[in-house]
Amino acid sequence: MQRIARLRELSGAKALLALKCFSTWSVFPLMCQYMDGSTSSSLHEVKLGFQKFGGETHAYSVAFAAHEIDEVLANSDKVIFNSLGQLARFGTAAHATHKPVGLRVNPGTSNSPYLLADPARPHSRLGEADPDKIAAVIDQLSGFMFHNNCENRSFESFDHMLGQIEARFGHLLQSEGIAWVSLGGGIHFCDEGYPLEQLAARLRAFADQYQVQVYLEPGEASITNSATLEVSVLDINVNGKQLAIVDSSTEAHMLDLLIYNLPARIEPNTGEHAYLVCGKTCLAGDIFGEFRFEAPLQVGDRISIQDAAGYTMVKKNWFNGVGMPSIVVARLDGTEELVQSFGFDDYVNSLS
Ligand SMILES: Cc1ncc(COP(=O)(O)O)c(C=O)c1O
Ligand SMILES: NCCCNCC[C@H](N)C(=O)O
Repeated sequence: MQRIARLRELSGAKALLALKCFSTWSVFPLMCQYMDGSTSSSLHEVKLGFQKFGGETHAYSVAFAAHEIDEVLANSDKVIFNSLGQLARFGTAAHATHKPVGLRVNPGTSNSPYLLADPARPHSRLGEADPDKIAAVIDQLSGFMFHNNCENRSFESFDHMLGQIEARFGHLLQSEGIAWVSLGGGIHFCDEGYPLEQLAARLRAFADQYQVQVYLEPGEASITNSATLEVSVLDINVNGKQLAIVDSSTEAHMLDLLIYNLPARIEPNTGEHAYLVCGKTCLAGDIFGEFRFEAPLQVGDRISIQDAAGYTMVKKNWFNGVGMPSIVVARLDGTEELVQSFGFDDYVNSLS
């Protein structure tokens, strides 16, 4: 949070929490002291941001539905449409409510190491790519959103891609009616060693050159290493390797591990005793990863899985009916506060 506040101070950019990454609203009262507001991906997210985070609320969706657009506009300060079709359908309503209207632009370049999360993938549906088509409607717009960074730890890569955006769309950014530009999320400026000052200078120079307010939409960068998934060992077995079954699941509680074929992170991951730490669902591949421990694991042992805030609670599900982890906030004064727990009724009510 302090790094985000510093980036805002140095660059003049505004930082909006990307709710798609993290929506655990019980900690929003802390986060909103360091950020300017939130950005969303749906009617539910925009209402959550408007009601629980406050500040400036941006509404974006790949596609709004006619029955929701009025409520979206009532719960947002800016609305960003994903396509010219959506702009044509709902732009008038937005103007009628005096909401600044933006358009997502697909710059056709991304650093994403995952095709699955690459907004510039072939045949991408994410944003408009043709500068001439955008120019034809620019009088309806006051801003743009470009999201093409994904886990980008390289300032040079960000700088290069921003240069590509300027080369292809700079003439549109200089249009008189364009007052703001969001550069999306995926910039990992909170990682140790990231040249925050260089990023800030680049953002400020961009804002000055085009006379626009710059926005960033940090998801991961807002919550990196800020949460753990606390699990307990239920059973120990062996099948060529030591197996530790825990009271959780990758598919239900850390889905991105399966989606992106990544291991969890357990520290210090040292010692002579190696185990596959496995989930308790029927999915054969429900495995957090292989880790080393200083002592043999026992039933009842507690294991902390690191960096568990991003794209976890927002993606959690009741697969196999596995008990849902409670949400506990470790307050800055050292106390731990149980803010939410889930039981059978939540499971049953999620199904019909
Ligand atoms: C439009 C937009 N903004 C922000 C984000 C947040 O990205 P990250 O969590 O990588 O910072 C995403 C992620 O998909 C996004 O699609
Ligand atoms: N560790 C893999 C996570 C990839 N995150 C992609 C986030 C992006 N904002 C998206 O949702 O596509």
